[in-house]
This record gives sequence, C-alpha cells and structure tokens, in this order.
Amino acid sequence: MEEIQSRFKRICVFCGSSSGKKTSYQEAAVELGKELVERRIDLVYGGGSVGLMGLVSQAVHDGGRHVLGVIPKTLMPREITGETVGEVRAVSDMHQRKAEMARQADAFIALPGGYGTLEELLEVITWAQLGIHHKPVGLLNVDGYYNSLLSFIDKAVDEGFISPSARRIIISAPSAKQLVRELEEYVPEYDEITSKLIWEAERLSYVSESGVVTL
Ligand SMILES: CC(C)=CCNc1ncnc2c1ncn2[C@@H]1O[C@H](COP(=O)(O)O)[C@@H](O)[C@H]1O
Repeated sequence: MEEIQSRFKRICVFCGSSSGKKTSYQEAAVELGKELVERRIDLVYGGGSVGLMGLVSQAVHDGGRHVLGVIPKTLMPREITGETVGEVRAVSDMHQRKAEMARQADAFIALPGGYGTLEELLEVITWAQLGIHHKPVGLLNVDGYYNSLLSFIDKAVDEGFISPSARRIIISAPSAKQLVRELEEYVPEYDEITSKLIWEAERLSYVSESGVVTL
C-alpha cells in the first residue's frame, strides 16, 4: 500500500467520554483512528478508555502510531477514565490539560461528544480567531450530529456576532477521510487586527514551534 505523507505529525482529537447511542458514532471513531494511522499521524487526546475516546485511541495504538493521553491528576484513577493506551502525561488541572493537548498538536478534530467536547472545540476555535494559533480545526459531522451547532453558528454570522472569516475556521465533513483531506488543504486566514497582537505564550502555558504567533 502506498504511504501517504501528511503535513501533520500529531492531531488532537476531542470526543465523547460516552459512546453515543448510534453505532455510526463508534464506527466513526475507529475510522478516524485508522485514517490517522494510514497517514502516519500520531494522536493526542484526553486520555483514558471511556467512550469514543477509548475507541479512537485504541485504533491509533493498534495501528502502531504514538498515542499521548493528557490527564489531570484527579481523573487518573482507573475506575474514572479506564486504562490508557500509549503514553500518559499527568497535568495538574483541566486548564493545563487543554493547553498541553493544544501545544502538542498540529491540528484539531472533534468527533461527536457532549459538554467537554464542545468546550474543547470552542476554545480552540476561539484561540484561532484571536490568532493564538493557526492550526486547522475540523468537525467530524457524523450522521449530521453537529448540524444544529453549525446552524446556530451560521445564525451568529447572520446576526453579526461571528465574522464570515471566523466562520471559515471550522472545517466540517461527514467522513474522516474527507475531513483529514480538507484539513491538509486548509490555509489559515490572517486577520489584520489579531495578527498584530502579541500573545504571552508562557502565561497561557501555550508554547509551540508552529502555532504561536511571532511578529
Ligand atoms: C468523572 C467523569 C464523569 C469522568 C469522565 N471521564 C473522562 N475521562 C477523560 N476525559 C474526559 C472525561 N470526561 C470528559 N473528558 C474530556 O472532555 C471531553 C469529553 O467530554 P464529554 O464526554 O464530551 O462531555 C474529552 O475530549 C476529554 O478531554
């Protein structure tokens, strides 16, 4: 089989700590894991084996790619998050966890999930909007799970709360293959105002060779 060389070394996946009711969600998590393997991309995620998090991490690990789970110390007991495959990095709190996951990744993908997934997704979108990073953000819209979120965001654009260029930060696709392909082709738009901002990366605990804006 021909090996595909990706521009991404490691992708951060946000997804449900539950599995969801439809098998299509679980299948999509495995499919995404296999797509990363095929493109020789490593995984960073929230750690543990619960829900879709367990399925995607297992698929990447089984395929021989590196898996990094970033877990706050309080979530570390196995009865809470289950066994983690690959490397585990303990951090002090949820804020540090998100910063570390973002720092380690070259792109972000959200699978279906609940509050935790939404919060992680919206934060990396907000950071992109502010020019803190220029990494692509993808939404794996399995079976239209995120249609209502996307409609809401379009309404926010219509109502003048989100700019059309900020809307374009989100790349959505119904399948892992299509989504990763689109993320590979993504070219970030540089906003004149945000590109003039200098972020105190250290204060945000968010330092990256590729992601942080330097003027
Ligand atoms: C005590 C308890 C309910 C533990 C659940 N176990 C968890 N283990 C690991 N990461 C998690 C957990 N719950 C939420 N997260 C974080 O929030 C996201 C999932 O939250 P949710 O299920 O969509 O909302 C994941 O991407 C992960 O980074």
